[in-house]
Amino acid sequence: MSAPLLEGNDNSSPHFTAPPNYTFPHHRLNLLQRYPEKQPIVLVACGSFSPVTYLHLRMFEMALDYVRQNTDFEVMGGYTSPVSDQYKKPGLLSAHHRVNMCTIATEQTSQWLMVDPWEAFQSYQRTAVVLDHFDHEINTVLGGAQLPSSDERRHIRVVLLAGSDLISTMSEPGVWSETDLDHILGKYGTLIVERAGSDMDMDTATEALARWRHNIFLMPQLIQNDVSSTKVRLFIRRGLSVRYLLPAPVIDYIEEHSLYADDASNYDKKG
Ligand SMILES: Nc1ncnc2c1ncn2[C@@H]1O[C@H](COP(=O)(O)OP(=O)(O)OP(=O)(O)O)[C@@H](O)[C@H]1O
Ligand SMILES: NC(=O)c1ccc[n+]([C@@H]2O[C@H](COP(=O)(O)O)[C@@H](O)[C@H]2O)c1
Repeated sequence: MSAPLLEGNDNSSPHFTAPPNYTFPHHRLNLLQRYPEKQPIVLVACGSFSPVTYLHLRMFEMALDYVRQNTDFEVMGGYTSPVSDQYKKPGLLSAHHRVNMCTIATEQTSQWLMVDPWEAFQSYQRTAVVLDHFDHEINTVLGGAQLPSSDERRHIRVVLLAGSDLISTMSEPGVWSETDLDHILGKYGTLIVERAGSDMDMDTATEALARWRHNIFLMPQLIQNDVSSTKVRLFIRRGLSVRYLLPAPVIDYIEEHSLYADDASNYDKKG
């Protein structure tokens, strides 16, 4: 589906709003570089995560492999950043549940992924602002990466991790401002996972964004997976099993809170 039209293109503000009692999660962020000859990066996936699926988690593992084999980057950490409730996309469950599900998924199935609730628990924040927030927390507040056997600190580049459907929306008029695109693709860059069944092939999608080509990294899916949150929600509503499409503890959470099951009195409790 097309992303809702959004307004605003002022990404120059150094001031960030924050939810009450917010602290930036960094318990799994590696600030010590292993390969000083490489550029340290942090992967940030923005999206609804309603609910988070194995594909969302796989995107990070695909990115790790791609980065190791094809780039001079070193991945220092990875974050999901669930969008605010104000995004008002169909099927968007409350931020509280989406953040909880992402937290369960990352804490229980991964050693390195984290969830940043910053954008979820406040007014809608454009992706350019979200990436600025990460850049601020990681480089200004935490001081960036440290080189081995040295006090020297180095800037960690924030990189947007996304599916090819998201990059397709970047060439749709009115969805992203030119200023934001220049900020996201010019300053940060993006790793794009091919999305099975996506309307546009990746070459076409990136043609319109050619001036930032050097900062757009296309990753083919070597094992095709087209699980989507929409399909998971549909299955739950129809009382079909979603087991093995998303982590079991997330399914348990969905069942416990009767999520997505508004018209599914026949929802199979075993999943
Ligand atoms: N099957 C998939 N292949 C590649 N990328 C995906 C896939 N599913 C989700 N993504 C990517 O994951 C990120 C988070 O997406 P989001 O949570 O909005 O997921 P979604 O599954 O597309 O949601 P929905 O089905 O509710 O539209 C986006 O960058 C999206 O492109
Ligand atoms: N202008 C923007 O910053 C802009 C536009 C469209 C989508 N997005 C982001 O992309 C992510 C995924 O959106 P969709 O689920 O609508 O594809 C969300 O985090 C959303 O905030 C940002």
